Amino acid sequence: MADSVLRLTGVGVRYRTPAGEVTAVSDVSLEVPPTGITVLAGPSGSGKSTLLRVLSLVERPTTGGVELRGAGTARLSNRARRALRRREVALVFQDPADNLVAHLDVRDNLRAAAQAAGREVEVDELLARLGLPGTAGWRVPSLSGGQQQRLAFGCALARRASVVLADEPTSQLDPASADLVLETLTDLAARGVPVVVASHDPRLIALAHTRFELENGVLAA
Ligand SMILES: Nc1ncnc2c1ncn2[C@@H]1O[C@H](COP(=O)(O)OP(=O)(O)OP(=O)(O)O)[C@@H](O)[C@H]1O
Repeated sequence: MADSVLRLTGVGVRYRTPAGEVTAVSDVSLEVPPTGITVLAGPSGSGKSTLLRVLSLVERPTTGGVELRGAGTARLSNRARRALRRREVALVFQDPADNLVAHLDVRDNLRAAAQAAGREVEVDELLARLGLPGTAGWRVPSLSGGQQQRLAFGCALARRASVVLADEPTSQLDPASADLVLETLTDLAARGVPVVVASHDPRLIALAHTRFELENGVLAA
């Protein structure tokens, strides 16, 4: 097994805007270990979401490299990169509505996620594991925000992604719903699925096995 599931080397991200060039992230090198919860922390605007998009292969960095399980990704075509991302990487967004298909029931959300990665899923077993037993036939809007986020992580499990990344997964939830998500993250990590989370939620940061602090787009020492 590679020493890290994801490795960034000298990553920089710059955006051209009408007001000029913006440097979102600058010269970041880090390794995400193959187990445990890794947190990207830092104040608003420090580059957490940008770095998460780079780590999840959604966005190519302007400079530097990204390795997934020891293999470089810079030379991949867009198509090969998309295929790799679909197979290996799961990204959970902060708004539950962005993670699930609202008109499908819980079972079909899990099945669709699994199928997209060429996998099969034992729906009832997975739902029991997620603390959502008996909800297979429910439509997504019948679930609470926390349950929807749990299901989103369940979709990541259904795909058997090599790494699960999440952007502020508790920020739109009430405390009780956020608790459900924290439990799910702990469970994923306990089962050996590496999780990377961008967050400034202190309760989530307290769960980190590995923590990187960003400040103005650079890693704090
Ligand atoms: N697509 C873009 N175009 C232009 N500037 C961008 C873009 N994405 C991010 N930025 C800028 O890059 C910097 C880092 O943004 P980013 O969203 O990564 O920070 P963040 O730490 O996730 O913030 P928050 O916690 O508020 O989500 C900010 O100055 C932001 O305005």
